[in-house]
Amino acid sequence: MTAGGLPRVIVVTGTDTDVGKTVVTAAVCATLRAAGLRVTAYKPTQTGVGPLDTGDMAEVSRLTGVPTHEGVRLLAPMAPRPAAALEGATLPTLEDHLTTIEALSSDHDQVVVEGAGGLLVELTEARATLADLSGRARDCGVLVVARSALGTLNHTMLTREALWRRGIHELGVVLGSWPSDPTVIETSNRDYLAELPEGLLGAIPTGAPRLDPSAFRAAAAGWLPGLARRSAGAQRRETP
Ligand SMILES: Nc1ncnc2c1ncn2[C@@H]1O[C@H](COP(=O)(O)OP(=O)(O)OP(=O)(O)O)[C@@H](O)[C@H]1O
Ligand SMILES: C[C@H](N)[C@H](N)CCCCCC(=O)O
Ligand SMILES: [Mg+2]
Repeated sequence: MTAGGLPRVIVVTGTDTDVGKTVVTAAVCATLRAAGLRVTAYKPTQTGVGPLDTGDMAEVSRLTGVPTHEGVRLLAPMAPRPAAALEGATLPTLEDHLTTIEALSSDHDQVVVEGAGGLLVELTEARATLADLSGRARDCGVLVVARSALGTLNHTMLTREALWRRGIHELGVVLGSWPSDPTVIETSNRDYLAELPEGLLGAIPTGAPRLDPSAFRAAAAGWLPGLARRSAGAQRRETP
C-alpha cells in the first residue's frame, strides 16, 4: 500500500462495456497525479481499433497527460479471445500482463489498469479473466464502474459478489456518467450504493470527456471524493 492506504495497482472494471471505464480511469489518474503521485495506466487488451486508431489509453493520456501503455490491440469490436481468433493474433498470457504491471509498478507510485468490458471477460487464450489478473497482481484493488440508470443495482451487486467470492479487494463503485438532472431512480440508486460498505467513491458528470483537458484535470478529484481522501496523504515513494 502507498502511505495514503491505496493499493499500488488499481484495476478499473465495469458492470458492462460502455459504462465509462475509460473516463473513470482518466479521472482516477488525474486524482492520483494531483496528489503528487507518479501514475501510469495500462490497458491489457484493447479491441475495436485499427493500427492507426486511437484507443482508450490515448484518451486517458489526452485527458490527463499521464503516460499510458497497451498490451495488445485487436480490430474487431468484441471480446478479446474471439477478436484475436478472427485475425489469427496471439494474445499475451496472464504472466505477460503481470510482468508488464510489475515493471510499470517499479517506476511509478500507482498503476491503473483498465479492463475490456466487465470483470469476467476472458483476456487470454487460457481463458484468464480480469478477475484472475486482479487476484494475482501484487497489492491490487478493484474499482467498479456502474451506470446510474435502472438495472444498475443488480449488475453492480453481481460484480461485487464475483469479487468477494474470489477474495479480491474491492475499492468501491464509481458512476461513469451522472446526469445534471437525475431521475428519482438515479438518485435512489446513488444513495443505495453510497450506503454499502466499500460504497460509492464518486460519480463523473455527464459531459466530462468533452471538457478541455485542463478543466478535466482540475475537476477530477472533486468527482471522486472517496478516492481523493485516500490519496491525499499518500507519499511519493523514494524508490518506487
Ligand atoms: N461521463 C460521461 N459523459 C459523457 N459521455 C460519457 C461519459 N462516460 C462515458 N461516456 C461516453 O460513453 C461511451 C462509452 O464510454 P467508455 O468508452 O468510457 O466505456 P468503457 O466502459 O470504457 O468501454 P470498454 O469496455 O470499451 O473499455 C463513450 O463514447 C464515452 O465518451
Ligand atoms: C468492443 C468493446 N467496446 C470492448 N472493447 C470489449 C467488450 C467485450 C464484452 C464481451 C461481453 O461481455 O459480451
Ligand atoms: Mg474503455
